[in-house]
Amino acid sequence: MAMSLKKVWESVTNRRSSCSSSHVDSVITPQSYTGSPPPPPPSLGAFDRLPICVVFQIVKLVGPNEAARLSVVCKSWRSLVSDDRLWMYFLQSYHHDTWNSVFFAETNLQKFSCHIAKSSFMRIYRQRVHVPGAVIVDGGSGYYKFGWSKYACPSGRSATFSEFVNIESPSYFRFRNFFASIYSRMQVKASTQPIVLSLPLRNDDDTESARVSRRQLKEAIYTALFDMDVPAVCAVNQATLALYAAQRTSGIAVNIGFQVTSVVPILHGKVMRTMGVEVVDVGGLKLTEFLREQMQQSNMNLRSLFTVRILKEKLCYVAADYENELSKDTSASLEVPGEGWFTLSKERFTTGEVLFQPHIAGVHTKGLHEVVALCMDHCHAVESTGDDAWFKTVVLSGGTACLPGLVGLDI
Ligand SMILES: Nc1ncnc2c1ncn2[C@@H]1O[C@H](COP(=O)(O)OP(=O)(O)OP(=O)(O)O)[C@@H](O)[C@H]1O
Repeated sequence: MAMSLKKVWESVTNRRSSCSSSHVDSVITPQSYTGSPPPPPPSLGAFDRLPICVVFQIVKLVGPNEAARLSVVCKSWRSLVSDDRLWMYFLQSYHHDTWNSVFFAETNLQKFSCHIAKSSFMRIYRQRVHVPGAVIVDGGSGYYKFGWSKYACPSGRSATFSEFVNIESPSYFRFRNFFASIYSRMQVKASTQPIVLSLPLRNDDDTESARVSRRQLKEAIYTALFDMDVPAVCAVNQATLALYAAQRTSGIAVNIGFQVTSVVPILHGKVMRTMGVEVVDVGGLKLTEFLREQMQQSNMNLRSLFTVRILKEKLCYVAADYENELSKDTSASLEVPGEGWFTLSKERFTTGEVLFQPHIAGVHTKGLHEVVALCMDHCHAVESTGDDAWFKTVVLSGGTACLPGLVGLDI
């Protein structure tokens, strides 16, 4: 530590006279920081000879471990290294990919919750180093999924969220049971783990009663979780969280859910219901049912819809050029344990095509590409920001978005 400070000291002493404040701001600033450097602390001993912005830069260079040690040197150093902007920088730079979602959770919590005193970012950093991230719960209408923020996949999934929780009339006790069962399955104490919760809300309903029930749902969740001593809670609309996960705060979130697909414009983290949220009655379930129908027509012997779902998830894809794909040999086989071998050919891509041509499965609604275009038109027409770039970001989410060929398709 002493050696690194000495080296930095030597390198900056020569340059101190040329330090302009605008230059320093651009060097010390974490991505989101636009303010001025902190006010000078009473005395830093020999370091008083350096401009405060240079000292700040040194601390940034020596890293979070050394900065934490500096905080126990004396009150002046403690005051300097406790600056939130320094720890925001460390959070963003040292835990770049893995911890981003947790960082979002903490900042949202401070906005939403009046139950918890504002934590300093130095404390948040310390907690993040010692705990294995936040618990993430996706309360899907088909299945609820749970896992850790530091892993790319959920660790488990179970029966529908709505079996536990009636979204229309949220019950405190049902929520407590729901969360208690998740914490017990994850084998952690509720009081040690922050939680990020994705809420499956109907975004297309903007009536006063819908707004009230959304608010009641959030309040019931916060009350149940804080009564369980959960240290931090962030309950976010599913569509908004999908956008955050793609490291965006504005764009169009397309969630291909279990029963429906929603196309949701979001500006600066806020769902723009007035611009028009589109919902179409095609989701993962419809694709599974359509695949079953096709297999039955081909006289394939099936015992359960679950088998069809496995075949869909393992063998199906979205064709870049549907008509052209029809002329190819696309057959492929898969063994489903306990059920035997199955071979699919054109069903492999006609199933996914239902997203774009719902009528082939008997659903009379617009295709996904048309609905996204319509949503963009609405955003363009409103022009509330004078900026028409934000809605050109389209983020796909939901299990069905994993169908090979869907991402990167030029729709
Ligand atoms: N790898 C995959 N490939 C294709 N489809 C998949 C894959 N994984 C999951 N799915 C499908 O995704 C559907 C479930 O989607 P998802 O888990 O996003 O819904 P949900 O979150 O329960 O519902 P909602 O978003 O409507 O609340 C199921 O039909 C499932 O078969």
